[in-house]
Order: sequence, then structure tokens, then C-alpha cells
Amino acid sequence: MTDMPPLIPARSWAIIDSTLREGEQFARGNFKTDDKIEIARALDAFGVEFIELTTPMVSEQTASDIRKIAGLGLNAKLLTHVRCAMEDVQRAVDTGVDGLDLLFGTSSFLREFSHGKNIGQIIESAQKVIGWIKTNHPNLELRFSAEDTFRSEEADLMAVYRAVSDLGVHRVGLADTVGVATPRQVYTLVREVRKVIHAECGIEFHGHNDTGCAVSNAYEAIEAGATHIDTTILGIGERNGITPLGGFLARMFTFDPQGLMDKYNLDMLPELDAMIARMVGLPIPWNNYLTGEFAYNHKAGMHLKAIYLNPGAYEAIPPEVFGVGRRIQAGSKVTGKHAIAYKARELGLHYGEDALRRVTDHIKALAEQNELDDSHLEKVLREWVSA
Ligand SMILES: CC(=O)SCCNC(=O)CCNC(=O)[C@H](O)C(C)(C)COP(=O)(O)OP(=O)(O)OC[C@H]1O[C@@H](n2cnc3c(N)ncnc32)[C@H](O)[C@@H]1OP(=O)(O)O
Ligand SMILES: O=C(O)CCC(=O)C(=O)O
Ligand SMILES: [Mg+2]
Repeated sequence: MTDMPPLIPARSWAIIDSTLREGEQFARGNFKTDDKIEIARALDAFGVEFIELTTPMVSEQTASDIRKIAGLGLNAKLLTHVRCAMEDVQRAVDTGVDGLDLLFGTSSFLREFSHGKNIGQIIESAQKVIGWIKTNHPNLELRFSAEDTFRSEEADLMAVYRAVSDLGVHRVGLADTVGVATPRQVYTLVREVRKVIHAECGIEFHGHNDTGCAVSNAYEAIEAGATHIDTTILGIGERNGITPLGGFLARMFTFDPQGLMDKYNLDMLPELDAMIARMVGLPIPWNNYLTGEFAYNHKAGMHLKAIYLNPGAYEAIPPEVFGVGRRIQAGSKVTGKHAIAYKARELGLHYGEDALRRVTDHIKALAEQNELDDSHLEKVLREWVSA
């Protein structure tokens, strides 16, 4: 298995981290200037290829923050997320970013209740806005996304994507705005979009997590040929958020570990997750991908026996790659003699077969009441020898 070529090479896709855009739409996301700079620097040090920033239309302060971040000299390309409107792009082009992420809602919901434009008018706006940018700011990288893609008519989508690709955008975006898409739908639609856009045009996927599919949908998008995936640190965003950076990396690591290690400073992930948890005033979820408190906790006797011999027996991803540690919980009722023998050996204690069985059963019985932490376990093991 490990000798096989990577199924999906990490060089075939890039991350657009939107913690500084989608993340600002999170219930507790209200980043101040210093927070934004800290986040941008951390993402850059981690190695994400793109950082997406909130539209400068929000306020003077936001516009000034974008300029400040643009002045940091980061390696990551900076993008700002703007409506497909002249006023927005004219303000955005002066901020010093490398590119603009334009969007327009194409579903009947958004056409009726958000902006009131039909598909023809959306394409006309795109022609006007993109035409102006291409003439006046030809070096800007451009993306055009159909907001609420997965509740839009396929014929409408293809008309929009074909038109903006002809206008020379660098990427088109598919956005699962309400988190309703299934992995198969994502795969199928990305394949269809690929057929109507120019070969050099990239495909970006933005997936919300309302139905728990944000990571798998991002993976399916890549499998179908998407080139860019939107993430945020800890997955923060509108409602329950989008594809989390850590979860996405965990998924992709299994296909091309070396490729991921070459591209990103993966062991910075705990630092990134902790930074956002601190800024939004919430704990990292206990079951968070890779960095949750119990993401690498091993407890059952059958697991522990194998883990001691080779952690890979019950771990798909080595925790040390992502800068996290493993937890061995040996003092529970589901423990076994191999785990107890191992713990004892660590303390320089050795039992015969019978004694080992008896001390194990004793620990299991004790743990029926209260699990033993490491110091309690040590005490019991030492007492057993001297008894
Ligand atoms: C799914 C997503 O996350 S999309 C990104 C969401 N991001 C944001 O909303 C960024 C932060 N937003 C803001 O600061 C404000 O909403 C602003 C500055 C963009 C606009 O503020 P306001 O002028 O007060 O308008 P408001 O937010 O109430 O309404 C949205 C306006 O955008 C228009 N609009 C919506 N989508 C688009 C679009 N893709 N292109 C052009 N106009 C659009 C709507 O028609 C409406 O304008 P209208 O009043 O002329 O009908
Ligand atoms: O611009 C995009 O592609 C995504 C916008 C967004 O946040 C969404 O549709 O959920
Ligand atoms: Mg979103």
C-alpha cells in the first residue's frame, strides 16, 4: 500500500483559507486588526497558498485592515471576496490584494430573495465587471463563483460558468452555500463544469457542513478535478461552518503524506486551532480532527496491545506529523493484560502470568467504579508487587 503512487498528489490542489472572510461570518468571529494580522501570519507560516479576506465594503476599518495585511509581504496570495458590482471591485482593487473572488447567487432562492437578477442579468454584470477589471487591472487573479450552486439549475450554471471562463477568469467556484450537497453530487457537477470551461481555468469548491459532508465533499471535488478548496481554521463560518483546515488535511494526508509534508508546516496545526479557539472564546471540540483532546486516545485492551507494538495498527495518521501526542488510557475496565504488563514494565515492574492476570482483573474491577489515572495505576501496580 505505502509503495503505491499517491492516489491524489498534493500538488494537484491548493488551499484557499477563508478564516479571515468566512470565519468573520462565524457567530463568535469578530477579529480585530491585531487578530487579523496574527491569523494571516500564522496561515502564511503554515503554508496555505491563498488567504481570503472579507470585502472592503464592510467598513473603512476592514478596508484599512486589508491594506495592512497586503503590506505584510506574505508568501500566500491575498484575495478579497466581493459582490459582482462595480462599486465593490473599484474599492477592492485599491487594497493591494492579488486577486478578487467575485460571486453571484444563481439559485432561484437567491435570485428572488437576495439580489433579484435573472441569469441573463448575472452574465451581463459579470461581463461588465470582469471586463473592467481585465482592462484596468490585468494582473489581478479572478474567480467567479455561483453562490448556492447545488440548488441552481444545471443549465443556468453551465451558461454562467461558460461565460465567465470565456471572460478569462482564473477559477470558477462551486459553493455548497447551505451544505446540502452529497459527495456524489459534488463529484458529478465538478466533472460537468470541467467540460464547459477552458482547460487552464481552475475549479474551486466551498462547502458548508450543515449535513456533515464538508470534508467528504471537498475530497470528492478534488477527485473530480477541482484545483482549489476553501477551508477555515476549526471550520468556523456561517451557521456550523465549512470544511475545516485540519479535517481536510487529515483526509488528504492519507493519499499523499509526503506531498502534504512538503507543502505545509503540518506540525503548526495545534497552534492554529488553539489561536482561533482563543480568539472566538470557545474550546477546541473534544473530537476535533487531529487536535481534539481525545483525537489520539487509545483505551480498549485489544487496541492497546497492538498500539504498543505498532501505533499504525490503530492510527491512520501519525500524530507527531501534526504536532500532537498520543494518549494511552490503560486504567479502565476495558483494559487488558498486555497494556498492564507494558505499564508495569515502564515502571520497572515484572509479573508472572498469574500475577499479571490477577492484577489486570483487579484494575478492571476497580475501574468499574472509577477509572484509574496514571498515578493511581502506578500506585496499584507498585502495591501489588510489594503485597
Ligand atoms: C454565502 C456568503 O457568505 S456570501 C458573502 C457574504 N458576505 C457579506 O455579506 C459581506 C459583508 N456584508 C456587508 O458588509 C454588507 O452586506 C454589504 C456592505 C456587502 C452590503 O450592505 P448593504 O448595502 O447595507 O446591503 P445588504 O447587506 O442589506 O443587502 C445586500 C445587497 O447586496 C446585493 N447583492 C447580493 N448579492 C450580490 C451579488 N452577488 N452581486 C451584487 N449585489 C449583490 C443585494 O441585492 C442587496 O442590495 P440591494 O439593497 O441593492 O438590493
Ligand atoms: O464565494 C463563494 O464561492 C462562497 C461564498 C460563500 O461563503 C457561500 O456560498 O457559502
Ligand atoms: Mg460560505
